[in-house]
Amino acid sequence: MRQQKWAELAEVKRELAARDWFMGTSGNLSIKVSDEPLTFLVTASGKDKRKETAEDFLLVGADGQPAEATHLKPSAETLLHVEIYNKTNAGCVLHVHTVDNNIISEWYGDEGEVIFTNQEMIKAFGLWEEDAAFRIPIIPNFAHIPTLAKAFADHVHEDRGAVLIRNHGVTVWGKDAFEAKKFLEACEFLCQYYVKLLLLKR
Ligand SMILES: CSCCC(=O)C(=O)COP(=O)(O)O
Ligand SMILES: [Zn+2]
Repeated sequence: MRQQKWAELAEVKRELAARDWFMGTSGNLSIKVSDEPLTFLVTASGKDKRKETAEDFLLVGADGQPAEATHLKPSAETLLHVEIYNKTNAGCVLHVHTVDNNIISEWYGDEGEVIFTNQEMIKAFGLWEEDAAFRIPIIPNFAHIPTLAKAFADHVHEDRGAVLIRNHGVTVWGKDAFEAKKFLEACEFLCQYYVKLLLLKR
């Protein structure tokens, strides 16, 4: 199971790296391995996530600490992943920093949310009605990770979702790696589209 999950997460990491979504060692990814007890594979902290090595991921438990002896450090943002796995049935969490998701988080930051409407791509989130709206909450980029994780947890209620961290990046989650990647790509499409539209409207 663990090897299969490793391969699944490595494949997602490879695809996101091909999109150049891991600039400057940013980003972190995880995939659930077991429910009871909760364990998940998470990216090791501070690595260049474009590289593929045998030390890309480590297994952690429900507290975000390594579940077995290792010299690797879990992602600095593992506590955000912990909130999702502890509160929902999500199976995969993806976090990337892109210029466009940062711009959108800053532009709409004071409103605490960005609402996407009149866009075919919101169907990726299961919203099929003609007047549907897709809302992504935006939280402050608290440097103290437990504080960030607490603010983040206030927006984690469902097995799938997305939260923007202001001038930092986006974290999305889904029932499995396929769904999480679909949501991430749809989020990035919407952010790219809104940035271009805002520029054209000026
Ligand atoms: C220059 S990236 C700053 C830390 C961060 O926001 C991130 O996503 C990567 O941190 P990690 O510990 O997961 O490598
Ligand atoms: Zn980050």
